[in-house]
Amino acid sequence: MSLYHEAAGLLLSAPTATHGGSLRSRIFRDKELKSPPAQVYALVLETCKWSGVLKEVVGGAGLLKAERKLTPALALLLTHDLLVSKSGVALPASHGLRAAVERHKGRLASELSRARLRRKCSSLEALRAVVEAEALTAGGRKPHPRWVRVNMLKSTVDDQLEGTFKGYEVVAGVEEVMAAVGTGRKVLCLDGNVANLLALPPGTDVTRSEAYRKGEVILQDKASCFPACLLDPRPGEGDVVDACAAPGNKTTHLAGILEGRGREEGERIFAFEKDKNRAKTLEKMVKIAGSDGFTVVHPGQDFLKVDPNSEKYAKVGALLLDPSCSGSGIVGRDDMPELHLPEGPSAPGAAAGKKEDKKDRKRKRDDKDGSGEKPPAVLVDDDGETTVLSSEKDLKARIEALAAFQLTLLLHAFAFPAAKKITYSTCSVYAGENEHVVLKALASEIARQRGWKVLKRESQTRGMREWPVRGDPDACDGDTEVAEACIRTYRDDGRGVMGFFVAGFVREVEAEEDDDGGPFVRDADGRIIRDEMGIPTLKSTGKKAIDLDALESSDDDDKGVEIYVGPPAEGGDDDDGPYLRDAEGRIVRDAMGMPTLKTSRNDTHAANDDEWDGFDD
Ligand SMILES: C[S@@+](CC[C@H](N)C(=O)[O-])C[C@H]1O[C@@H](n2cnc3c(N)ncnc32)[C@H](O)[C@@H]1O
Repeated sequence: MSLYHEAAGLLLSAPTATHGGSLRSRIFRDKELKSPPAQVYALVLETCKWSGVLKEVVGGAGLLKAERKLTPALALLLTHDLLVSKSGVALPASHGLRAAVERHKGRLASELSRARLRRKCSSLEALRAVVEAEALTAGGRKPHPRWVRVNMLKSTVDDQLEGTFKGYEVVAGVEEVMAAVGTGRKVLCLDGNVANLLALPPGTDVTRSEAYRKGEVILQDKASCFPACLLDPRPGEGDVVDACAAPGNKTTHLAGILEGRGREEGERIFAFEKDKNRAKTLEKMVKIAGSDGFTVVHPGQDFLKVDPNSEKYAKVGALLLDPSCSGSGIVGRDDMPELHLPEGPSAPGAAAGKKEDKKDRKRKRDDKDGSGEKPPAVLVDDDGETTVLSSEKDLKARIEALAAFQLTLLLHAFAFPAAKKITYSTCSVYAGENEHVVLKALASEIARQRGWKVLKRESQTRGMREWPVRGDPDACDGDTEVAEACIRTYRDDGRGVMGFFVAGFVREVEAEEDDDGGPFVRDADGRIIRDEMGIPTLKSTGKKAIDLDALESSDDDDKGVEIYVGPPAEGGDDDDGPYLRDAEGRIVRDAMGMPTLKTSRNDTHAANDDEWDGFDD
């Protein structure tokens, strides 16, 4: 079967039990596919994106009336390759399908020009930009930025701005990045909640850069960076466990934070991963990221079978728990690109069309093909396991099963004797896997015995505390303190993140135990004391770690900033972007790499949630 027949089948197919939800997973897992999966994927995806334009072209040229052996899907695919693809139709010149479109090349080309002019595009390239921009928002979706985390183990934001992203204009927030979509402007912003995280316009291909190959930058959604930020591992707090670690985004993020803060000799990260295959990816990622020197990967190890009381784990002070979940918050998981099919002739004839209709009748999606059948709802969890959900009951049963497993893992984490903090996260939007698990964990016997409490919002690191979207109070049985402690993100709410959930747990710390617990003054519960601006006081000097007034007005450097690297530039240069810069023109950031907006010096709580307006602790 030709590439085009296979692609036509996939173009029309709905998610199935065996082939999962996303176009990519269905194509790459299809064992019956004869053509190279990457080629089929590119063809189907690009044709879907162009189908709004090509539908007009095929219809205007009367292609389906003239060529009865072409189905609407074949006509779209072949017209795409004939007119839009740089490599042309991938068939021998003598092939019947190729001849069937090439016979109409002149009319098809002039219909494409008309469609282009209707969209006010002066060239095919301009039309391409419009098609790409439309694809990002198809079906009412909000476009999603390309999030890039700079790996502190191998690089710095400054190095990346001067290297990989040289020539990019640094703007103040993610809205400005998204506003540049389709304009060709090269812009980026430094995130205000997660240090060393950049947002770039969607579709920016970072994977071809040397920095990506070397592990200097890692592609990671902003929300997925929250658990390591919330766990906030610090030197001197002991070893850290990543209980469900593959592919290793959060493991390497933890490593970057810990090392960036000056990890103490001998402190390690233990990364457990039950699935041996996924553990190989984890091992690879840990190595590329440069954290293999202090990360111990346990491939194929079930975290539930790890003995918390083993001597080996006696110094584990913090655990990050990111277990398998329904994956219902993941961007792109269930997104089939929107397809616009041209109208076929009233009496479809030829063999190819009949064959395709027969084969795919059960799999055609929505009603675009006239089949009248709805695709089954499919839940593809983040282990790739697919559940076909024919009813609400199915969904409830699946979520309950996942939640029971998630709670067991969390209670197991509670048992580590030296542990003082834990984060629990999922990329699920369901309360059953999120707030409900948190409530059950807090009510558990082991939580009461060991003194585990929720990590309250006011005790969270500044970037997390200031994230505005919190847990659902109803799902927390009206307990607003727990709801406020929970952090949620929703895809398509304009903040450019996937659907995610994270909550932290802490154990009360005796004050005397905390004497060597870091540079800041703490209260009797071991929490860092901050003023109303969230700024801590340094034990060593008794002064505020950051004196914003001094930063604003003083020429006396001693009174100024205790932590961040370099003094602010004299006078300030309004043409050098939205952030404060030092005398050498580098963006001023604190010890954790958080940038400072120029405007934040006067308005430290700017209304814009995506703008960083101060310093982290
Ligand atoms: C959501 S993914 C983790 C993603 C990872 N934290 C990251 O950011 O790259 C969940 C992982 O947990 C693993 N897993 C599930 N149950 C486990 C268990 N009992 N012990 C260890 N790993 C487990 C799965 O195989 C899967 O790779």
